[in-house]
Amino acid sequence: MGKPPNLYSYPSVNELAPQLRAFVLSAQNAGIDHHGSFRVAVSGGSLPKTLAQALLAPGDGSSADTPRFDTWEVFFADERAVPLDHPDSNYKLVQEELLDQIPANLGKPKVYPIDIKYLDDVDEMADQYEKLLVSKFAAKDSVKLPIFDLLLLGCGPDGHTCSLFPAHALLREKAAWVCAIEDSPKPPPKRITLSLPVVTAASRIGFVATGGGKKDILRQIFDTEEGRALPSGLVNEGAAEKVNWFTDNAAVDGVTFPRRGSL
Ligand SMILES: O=C(O)[C@H](O)[C@@H](O)[C@H](O)[C@H](O)COP(=O)(O)O
Repeated sequence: MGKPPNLYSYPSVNELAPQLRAFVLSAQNAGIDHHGSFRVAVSGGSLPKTLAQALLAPGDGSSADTPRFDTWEVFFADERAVPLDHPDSNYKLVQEELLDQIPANLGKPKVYPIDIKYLDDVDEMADQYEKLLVSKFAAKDSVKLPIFDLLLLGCGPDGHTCSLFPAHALLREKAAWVCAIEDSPKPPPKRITLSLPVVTAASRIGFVATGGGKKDILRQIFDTEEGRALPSGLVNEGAAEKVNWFTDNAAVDGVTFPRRGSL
């Protein structure tokens, strides 16, 4: 492993949000400079709300601090196999929390939800989402893995991230970019998820984990060997200093891994 991941912590989400904004916008600006767009994949859970708080706040007016949503290509790091207007849909959550709230002058992102034609065949749904990534990132035979400019992830109380769950066979997937899961321990059971190699290949990864409910799992992930083998720990291991954890103090209470207060 290269340098360790970065663990940032702030007194509360209100102090975390501007730092998350700076991190996301620096990834956005790097993507635009590099290939003219910003390719980002997001998870569900509590993340979209914190992201909206970060991005929809008024900035300092500089070009570096301005979301350019017209350049955004939004993918899903994981998604549940449900209709797009279903209460369990990550698309619906991201749409309602963030995308619908974007003022018109900041531009409109391109959004890539799952194809609901395949709700009854989650393997096919994963294959189709992989084909979509192939069409957007380059032919699979010309690149080994798609390289997202940024992945924005959450971490569950068992250490899962995306829909990669502890000790699940999907953690060993090496070839697929997108995998189906039919036995997710967190409901609903049928989902698709980016594979671990795609996650760790991203240019940058941001985890957002807040609240006292995360402190036990963060202590495990950062301070113990067993925790390093959990899915979120494997992302830390595989992507090292590309990984940035945005936490509040309650979530890292008792964690001894060195924390930082600013980017
Ligand atoms: O679809 C999902 O279930 C999510 O993508 C999942 O991976 C989530 O990010 C974590 O469970 C953390 O969720 P919280 O932030 O709500 O704890």
